[in-house]
Amino acid sequence: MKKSILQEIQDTVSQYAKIIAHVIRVDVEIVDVNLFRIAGTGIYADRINEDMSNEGFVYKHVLMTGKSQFIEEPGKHELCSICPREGCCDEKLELCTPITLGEEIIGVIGLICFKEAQKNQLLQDLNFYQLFLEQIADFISAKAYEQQESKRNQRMLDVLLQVINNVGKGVLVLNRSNQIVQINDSACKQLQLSADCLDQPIAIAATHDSLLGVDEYKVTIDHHTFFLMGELLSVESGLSAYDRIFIFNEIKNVKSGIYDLTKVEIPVTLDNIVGCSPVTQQLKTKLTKIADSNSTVLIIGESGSGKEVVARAIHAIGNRRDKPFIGINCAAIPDTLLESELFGYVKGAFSGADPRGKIGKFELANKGVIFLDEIGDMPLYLQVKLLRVLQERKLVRIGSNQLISLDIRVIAATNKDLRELIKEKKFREDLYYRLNVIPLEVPPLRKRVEDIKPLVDSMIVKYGGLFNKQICGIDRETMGILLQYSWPGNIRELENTVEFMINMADENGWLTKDTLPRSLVDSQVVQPVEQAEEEFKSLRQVEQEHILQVLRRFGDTTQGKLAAAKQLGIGIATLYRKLREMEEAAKDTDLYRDDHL
Ligand SMILES: Nc1ncnc2c1ncn2[C@@H]1O[C@H](COP(=O)(O)OP(=O)(O)OP(=O)(O)O)[C@@H](O)[C@H]1O
Repeated sequence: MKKSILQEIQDTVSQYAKIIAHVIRVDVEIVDVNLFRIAGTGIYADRINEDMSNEGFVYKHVLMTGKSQFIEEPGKHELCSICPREGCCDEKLELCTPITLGEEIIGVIGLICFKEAQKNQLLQDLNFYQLFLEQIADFISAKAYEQQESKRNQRMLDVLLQVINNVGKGVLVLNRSNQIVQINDSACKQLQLSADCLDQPIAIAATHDSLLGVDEYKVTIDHHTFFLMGELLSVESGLSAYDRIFIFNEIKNVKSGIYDLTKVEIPVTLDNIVGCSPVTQQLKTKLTKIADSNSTVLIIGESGSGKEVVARAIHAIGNRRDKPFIGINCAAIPDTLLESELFGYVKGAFSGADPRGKIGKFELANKGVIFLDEIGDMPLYLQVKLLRVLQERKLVRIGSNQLISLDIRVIAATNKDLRELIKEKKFREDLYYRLNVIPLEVPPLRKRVEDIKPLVDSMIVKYGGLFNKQICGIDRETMGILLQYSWPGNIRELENTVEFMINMADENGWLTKDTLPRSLVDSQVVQPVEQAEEEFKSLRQVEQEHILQVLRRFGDTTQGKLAAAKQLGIGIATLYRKLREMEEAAKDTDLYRDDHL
C-alpha cells in the first residue's frame, strides 16, 4: 500500500509525541488516515505501525467528521458501543483532534489518560489542553505540507531532468564559480564526460561566429576544447549554485541535422558496382585496398560511367562509413556561390548572404568524405583556396577569422582531361598533383562490354520492382543490340534505356527489340564499325578472361585454384604463371599503382 503522508514523516511525528508526553505527562497517540498507529507513548510505544481499524472507533469518527472529540469516560461513551472493550476500557479520558492538510484529514492526534490524576489534570484546564492539541496538530500539518511540497518539487525536478535528458541537445548548468552543477546525458556524450563530472570547472567563451542563426562558443574542459553551437542563458534565481545554463549542440550535430535533411541516402557498397569484366573486378579490388586510407583520390572517367558510385563505395566500405559523405558538383553551382557553398560563411559576412550564416560543405563533411565532382570546372581563384585547404587541412569560414581544423578525406572526380586543362592554364598543376594521389580510372562502358549483361539484369530487377511490373527478361537479339551499342552516355544511358524498355514492355513480357528507344535502334545502323573493332579481343585476352571466370566459380583459395586448373586442363604451376603474367600486365597498363598507397 502507498505510504500515507504521516508515515513519510513518521520520525518527526514520533518526536512530537515523545516531547508532548514528556512535557504534559499524559500519553500521546497519533494515527494516520488508514488508522495505522504512527506514534505512541506509554503502553502504545511498542505498538507503533499497528493497524487499529478494529479498535480506534473514536479516531475513525474524528477522521470522518473532522471534529475534535472529548471522551470523559472511555468504554461508556456511545462511540464505544461497538468496541470489544466496551465497559472495561483501561483509558480514563481521551481528547483527540484531527490533523489536516488543506481540506484533507490526514490523521488524528489523541491525549490518553490512564490514571485518575492525569484525568483531573486535563479536566482542570480542558480548554488549554484542547488548544494545545490543536496547535500540535497544526505543527504536524505544517511538516506534512513541507513534505508534500518537497516531494512535488522533487517530482517537478525529475520531470524537468527527464525533459532535459530527452531534448537531444546538451544542457549544462553552471554555478558562479564556473563549475558544472547539472549536466544531461547528451552533454556528457558530446563533451566525452562521465556522469561524475559534477563540480568540474569549465570555461565557455563566445567565438562571435554565428551560423544558421546560432552562436558558436569555445568550451574548454579538462584541457579539451570543443566548438559548440548554442545559447548561454543567465539564471535569474539569485542562487549562486545556478548561475548560467548552456544549451548546445556540437557543430557536427547541427551539421548532421542538415546532412540528414539534405542527403539522399542510397547506400552504396561494392555490390552496387555491378559488373563482371576484369576491369570492374580490378577496380573493386583497388577500392578495397584504398578504402581505409586517408589519401586523396582522383576519379577519372566519362560522364555517367559511375564515378560517383565509386566515390560512395569508397566511403561505404572505408573507416569513415559512419561519418558524412558530402558531395558537391563544382560545375552545377555558379562560381560566385561555389566559395560559400564549399567553405561557409558567418553571420554578416557579406551583403546578400543569408543573415544567419551558412555551414560549408567542407565543414559538413568533417571527419567524413567530401566528394568534389566535376573538379575540372572549378574556377582558378577557388582552386588556389582549395589547394590551401588541402595542404593545411584547415579552413576559415568567409567573414570569420577562426581557423577550423579539418579531418577529411577528399575524393575528386572529373570527366575532363586535367592535363589538357593545365596546358590551357585552366587548371593549376599544383592542385592536380595534390588531388592525383590515388588516381582511379573508371573505364567507359564500351570498354567493358561484359558488364552490360549483368547491369541490364540488375536494372530489370530494380525498375521492374519500382514499376511493380513482372518482366521475364531480355531476348537474345535485343541483348545483342545493347552489346553492340557504343554507350556514349555510359551506364546512365544504359539505365535510362532499360527504364524506357520496361515502360514499353508488356506485363509478364520480355524486353524485345520493339521496346528499344528509336534512337538506339537507329544508331545501330550508323555505328557498327567503330565498335566492331573494339570487340575483337586478342586470344590472350580471351584466355585471361576465361581463366578469371573459372576462378570466380571455384574461388580464389588454394583449393579453388587447384579445381580451376583441373577444369581448365592445365597444371597448377601453369595457372599460377598465367595469373602472375596477368598481374604484371595489369600493373603496366594501370594508372594506379600499389606503391601509391
Ligand atoms: N557499376 C555500376 N553498377 C550499377 N550502376 C551503376 C554503376 N556505375 C554507375 N551506375 C549508375 O549509373 C548512373 C551514373 O553513375 P554516376 O552518377 O556514378 O556516374 P558519374 O560518372 O559520376 O556521372 P557524371 O560524370 O555525370 O557525374 C547512376 O544511376 C549509377 O547508379
